[in-house]
Amino acid sequence: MLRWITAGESHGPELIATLEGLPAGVPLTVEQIQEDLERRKLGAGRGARMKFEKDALTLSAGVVHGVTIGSPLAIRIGNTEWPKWMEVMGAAPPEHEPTGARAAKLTRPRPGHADLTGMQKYGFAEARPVLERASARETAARVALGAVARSFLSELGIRLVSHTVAMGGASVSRGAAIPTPSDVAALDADPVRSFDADGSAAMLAEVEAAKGDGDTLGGVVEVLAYGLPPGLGSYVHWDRRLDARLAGALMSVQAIKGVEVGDGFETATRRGSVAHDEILASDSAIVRETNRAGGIEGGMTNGQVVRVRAAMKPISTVPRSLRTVDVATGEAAGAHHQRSDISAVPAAGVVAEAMTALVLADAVLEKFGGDSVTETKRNLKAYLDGIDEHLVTQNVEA
Ligand SMILES: Cc1cc2nc3c(=O)[nH]c(=O)nc-3n(C[C@H](O)[C@H](O)[C@H](O)COP(=O)(O)O)c2cc1C
Ligand SMILES: C=C(O[C@@H]1CC(C(=O)O)=C[C@@H](OP(=O)(O)O)[C@H]1O)C(=O)O
Repeated sequence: MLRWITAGESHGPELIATLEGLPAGVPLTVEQIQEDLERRKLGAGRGARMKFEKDALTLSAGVVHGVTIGSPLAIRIGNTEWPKWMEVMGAAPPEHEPTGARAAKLTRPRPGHADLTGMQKYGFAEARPVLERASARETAARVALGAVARSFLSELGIRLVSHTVAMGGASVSRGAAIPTPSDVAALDADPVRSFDADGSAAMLAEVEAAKGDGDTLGGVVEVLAYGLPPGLGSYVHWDRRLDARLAGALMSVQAIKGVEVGDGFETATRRGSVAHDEILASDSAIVRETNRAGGIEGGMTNGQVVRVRAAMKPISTVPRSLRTVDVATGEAAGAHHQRSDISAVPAAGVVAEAMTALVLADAVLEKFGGDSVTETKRNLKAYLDGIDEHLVTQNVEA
């Protein structure tokens, strides 16, 4: 079983992530994690902070000579902007000359953010202590953990890729090819992390239009996982269903408001005769011609590509200020806005990929166990070798 936890405020000194339960022998370097952290900053619509803040990474426990040793992992991501925020965060040293910078109380809660209910719930008179933890800065810690999970999964031939499929009213063209993990570099080079040139241009235009209007934008991202064995997750109990676990993990990402497995909501509009993936005989193994189910049936992987989508709402810090109440006076006011992303959909894809990797790594360890990667591999092979010859399905690999 994998357990992970993150800590840290958006404008605090650092984020901390820990991961327990990973076998020994997983290759892991700072560079590997840093690469994923950089990908999370990319994409049209991101705000100014992404340009000047660096993710200062330290791998401080669980790894020796570039491989995991089976002990808990500890990852630290320093916020390089911390010196500028010490005063606002009430942590400036005594000799510090107060500047009053950005110290105004945040009493005009943003509709759509955690501000108002966070103040009610935790008993704060302003939104600062709420937004510090509600902020998606925290997703940097999740992506670092996801990089670890991805490294473990790739040792078993399981590889992931994510891309943007819609932003605002624009989306990838119908019938556009789905990317494989070998397309990651091309995706990262695209301003919206799309694989489809026409779709990408249309989505980029939506971002530019929203920016020009002082508005913000949501969208949809898709994660694909290749090379999974059949049988991860289970139908025997609600909390062991893999689709439920993936949906929960994706829904936990800030601003995600909908999750789809396979063709999801579209499947609900189809008749049964064209909604499923028929099971066909071939010379070597059982095959499928379609993957409408998104690689999961009965809460278990079925050996096809796992395909999940997450819908992100538009950023709630809208430049042209939504109506709110100044809770210091009770008067009508415009919601506070200093700076913000216009859209973070491409980044959300990288976060969704990290969450998917963590859930899949957990499901792999639940089924195959192993204190070392060698042992996990041996158990996986024995399981696959033990499947009756008439039940063997053709696994889809990247
Ligand atoms: C990568 C990423 C970046 C985000 N950037 C912003 C932002 O700049 N401004 C903002 O108001 N919300 C941003 N959000 C969304 C808020 O964090 C989120 O709406 C807020 O925490 C309230 O949670 P909820 O939308 O899930 O209800 C971002 C989300 C993600 C995943
Ligand atoms: C810092 C990150 O995202 C932040 C997420 C966020 C929010 O409200 O969620 C608000 C913005 O922060 P600020 O208000 O300081 O400009 C984003 O920049 C990040 O992704 O690393």
